[in-house]
Amino acid sequence: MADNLRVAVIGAGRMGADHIQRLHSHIHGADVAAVVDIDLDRANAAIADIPGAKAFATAAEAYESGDVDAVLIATPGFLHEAALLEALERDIPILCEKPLTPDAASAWKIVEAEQKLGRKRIQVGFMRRFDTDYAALGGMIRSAELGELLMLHCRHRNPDTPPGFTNEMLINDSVVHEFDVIRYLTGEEITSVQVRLGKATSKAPAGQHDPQHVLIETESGVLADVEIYVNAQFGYEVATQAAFEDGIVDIGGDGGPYVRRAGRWGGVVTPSFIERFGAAYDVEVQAWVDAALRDEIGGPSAWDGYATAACCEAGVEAQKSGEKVAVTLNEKPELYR
Ligand SMILES: NC(=O)c1ccc[n+]([C@@H]2O[C@H](COP(=O)([O-])OP(=O)(O)OC[C@H]3O[C@@H](n4cnc5c(N)ncnc54)[C@H](O)[C@@H]3O)[C@@H](O)[C@H]2O)c1
Ligand SMILES: O[C@H]1[C@H](O)[C@@H](O)[C@H](O)[C@@H](O)[C@H]1O
Repeated sequence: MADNLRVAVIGAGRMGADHIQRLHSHIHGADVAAVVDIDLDRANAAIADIPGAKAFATAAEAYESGDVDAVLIATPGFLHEAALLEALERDIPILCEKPLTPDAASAWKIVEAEQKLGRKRIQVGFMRRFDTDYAALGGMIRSAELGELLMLHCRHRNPDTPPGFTNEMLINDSVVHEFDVIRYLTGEEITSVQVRLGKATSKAPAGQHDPQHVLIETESGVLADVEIYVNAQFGYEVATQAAFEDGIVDIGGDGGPYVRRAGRWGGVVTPSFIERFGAAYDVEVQAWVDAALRDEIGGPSAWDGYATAACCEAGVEAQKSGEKVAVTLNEKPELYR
């Protein structure tokens, strides 16, 4: 391996392009060696200011160039399974954007393929684990300084959705973050998911019922409710209120200056995930690079990807049935304990 990790980024869309710039400009110990996109013009545009990087239309061509030590997968979720299996065959470090895959069966195939290698190669892009607000809340839960955590009230609001964003994706592309972060904060698995469809906005594209109310239960009975509202127009908001025995904690308020002036007050509304989680993505990718140089992973594993995919599958079933759906997991393999 070269001194720096030579990374291939697959998918140069919204998230991929952001990660390419991050790896090029902010991350130590890694270089963008290759960008892969079926839209070759987009791949070429993404490497325009990165000397030495090459553009390819397929991952196989990038791997065959011999210049790739690790891969960051940023194609849409339904394409992750094939890209992950191809990368696992090469036995290289992988940072896979969330979701690992959209459903439990395909996610379990990935867990099985990784187990055959006998070591963890996949880190899943659940960047909220690297966000300072979530880290602070996690610390308060673990220290029990406010007593036991009882409930979480989560708001997940996007201004709008990209073309092709389906009704199922409200669960398996968006609420997948809450599934992960609730497991992370509580240290427990999720046992059931229920989805209520109420009054819908007229601003949602055809086929999407937006917003939705998701009710989640964990092993010890912590209840979490999620408002997923992906065509909220005003901006981007990911916030949580936690109810403890001895106090209430809010995280995720908009950042930026809060100004009182000329008899008015106000602040800045975060326009998208890029601004809200920019610092978390930096820490996430740096943790991945540092760990990959030691042949390890530095964040959520394929097991976390599988467990959340099982929640997503239950959630999509609950969207359709209106019933409370139990989440069942296979036994956790030794590799992830
Ligand atoms: N962690 C986060 O906050 C966050 C934010 C946005 C997106 N994401 C995730 O990032 C991933 C990408 O999302 P996006 O919004 O950037 O999507 P996007 O549609 O903007 O970009 C996807 C790119 O993949 C390319 N592509 C499609 N098929 C391909 C193939 N077979 N081989 C190579 N390239 C191919 C497309 O041409 C496009 O450039 C998804 O998994 C999404 O859930 C995560
Ligand atoms: O892919 C994006 C991304 O994961 C964002 O963090 C989330 O807020 C959006 O809902 C989702 O569509």
